[in-house]
Amino acid sequence: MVDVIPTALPGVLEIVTPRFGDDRGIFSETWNAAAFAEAGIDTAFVQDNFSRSAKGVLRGLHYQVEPIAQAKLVRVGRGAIFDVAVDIRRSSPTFGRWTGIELSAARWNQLFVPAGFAHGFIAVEDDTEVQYKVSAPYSAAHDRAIAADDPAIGIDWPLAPSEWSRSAKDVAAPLLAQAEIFA
Ligand SMILES: Cc1cn([C@H]2C[C@H](O)[C@@H](COP(=O)(O)OP(=O)(O)O[C@H]3O[C@@H](C)C(=O)[C@@H](O)[C@H]3O)O2)c(=O)[nH]c1=O
Repeated sequence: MVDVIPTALPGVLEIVTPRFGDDRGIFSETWNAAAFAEAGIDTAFVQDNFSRSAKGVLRGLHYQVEPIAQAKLVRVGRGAIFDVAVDIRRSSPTFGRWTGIELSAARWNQLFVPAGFAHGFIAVEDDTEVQYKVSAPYSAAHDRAIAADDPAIGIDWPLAPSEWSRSAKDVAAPLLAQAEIFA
């Protein structure tokens, strides 16, 4: 059975799927539509993404605006990340709040990030491989970023900014207060 662990933000869920080990290695259903629906994640995913990052690479905070907003289901196949979701729905009681957990191959956990949240992660090991499903296709025209170091959000990243490596787009990202977000 899929194990669902609530986080500090309602709607953002940590998931652990059963893992079967034998003398060959391990097996696990990392996504099963019926089992996840039973666990409360009734999302139609349309695209699978993969990224590899060196330690200190910080990607985010990212989201797509309506009508192509994305829910995401994030897991790590190798290495480890600190994975973060920020509620960017203005009318939400948890607007502007963040939650973060370590996702790793060793822990075998995943993070479900609903639409309406910005998402980002930092790799805390070299050669970290992240795989994630998204519920709407990529659209460069709807893709947005918010500064990972916005003091109004105050994310407690596990590595210091001097150790971060970010894309030019992420370094130039606006603060939450200036960003185009969700109602
Ligand atoms: C996200 C994405 C990027 N691309 C292209 C655009 C660009 O040339 C190249 C790298 O894109 P980015 O710099 O946006 O990649 P990256 O910084 O890894 O972006 C990702 O960050 C994490 C935190 C998320 O939550 C994802 O949704 C996504 O925004 O890949 C696609 O073709 N499809 C996609 O779905």
